[in-house]
Amino acid sequence: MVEQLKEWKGEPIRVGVIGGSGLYKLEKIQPVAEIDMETPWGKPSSPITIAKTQSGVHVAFLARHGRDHSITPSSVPCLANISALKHLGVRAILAFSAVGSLREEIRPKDFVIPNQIIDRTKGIRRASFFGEGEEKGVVAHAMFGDPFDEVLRPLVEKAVRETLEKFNPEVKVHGEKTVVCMEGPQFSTRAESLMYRAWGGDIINMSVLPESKLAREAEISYVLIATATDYDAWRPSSAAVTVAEVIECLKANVAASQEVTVSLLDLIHSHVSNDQESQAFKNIQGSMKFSVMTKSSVIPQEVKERIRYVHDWFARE
Ligand SMILES: CSC[C@H]1O[C@H](OP(=O)(O)O)[C@H](O)[C@@H]1O
Ligand SMILES: Nc1ncnc2[nH]cnc12
Repeated sequence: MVEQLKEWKGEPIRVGVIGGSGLYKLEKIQPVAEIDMETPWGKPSSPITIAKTQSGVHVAFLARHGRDHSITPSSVPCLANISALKHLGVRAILAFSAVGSLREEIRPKDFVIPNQIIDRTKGIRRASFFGEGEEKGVVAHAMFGDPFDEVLRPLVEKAVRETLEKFNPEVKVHGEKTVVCMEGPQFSTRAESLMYRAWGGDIINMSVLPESKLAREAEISYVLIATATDYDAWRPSSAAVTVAEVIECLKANVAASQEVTVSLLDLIHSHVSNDQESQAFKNIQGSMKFSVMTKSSVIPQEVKERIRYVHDWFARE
């Protein structure tokens, strides 16, 4: 029986999963509740499903584009998504994404765990909990040199590789790659696709930003699990990517992603749930305190309250 809730009153949830194109629910993990959350930045993309792994660990899942895929990459409510997960207690996000490949050796159906991002979004997506909207006038500069969690990323790569070796040995796993994030919704021109290759891009999507920036601001470890669906538009003698091609590949990728999720959830939970032993948690926790430039005394009370939905320590001194 899946309970319908407005808020979660159980133990804090430490691991969150964001499903991308094709991954609209976790098929292999038992759902126990569905939460219709409301944050200071509106409702998340979908109700948040709380599911229980076989060893009894609760995890949170949301569908980035909504369960019926009705939200464009440019209008994903990332502030609501990330703040809702943080409010539940989430310390690590595993974010799935369908990506185009910019390299011959990254074949459709392969998995990629990137370590860098090139930003090609167009400034139309709000990318910070600070400095915009109601939070105008609060200035913060988060570190983002290593956009993915450097403790969890290699662990995820290893676990994904081990799982896929058993599930489908033809699927290769590539680590330490660069993802280009473009605005969309149209795919790239051939000239752009070639330019991204020249810049050092290995894969391309429309979703890793501002999601990963907001996770960093929320002090949540974030790792992207990318699944290749196509060769974008750079191959001279191949047709440029189409949605039909992406969808054809998604089915296999989603089945593999469901397997990967099962094997990752307990592992990542064990790495972030212990305050003293979790290196990932120790590295990121408290990092935003040093990023805020604005004097607490000039920040209006209602703005402090909104930001405290994400950081309960905010501007208390
Ligand atoms: C369906 S092709 C373009 C679309 O697919 C990816 O979505 P997601 O990252 O949520 O899997 C890409 O980023 C685009 O949003
Ligand atoms: N070629 C591509 N460009 C951008 N996002 C994508 N998602 C899947 N394939 C893509």
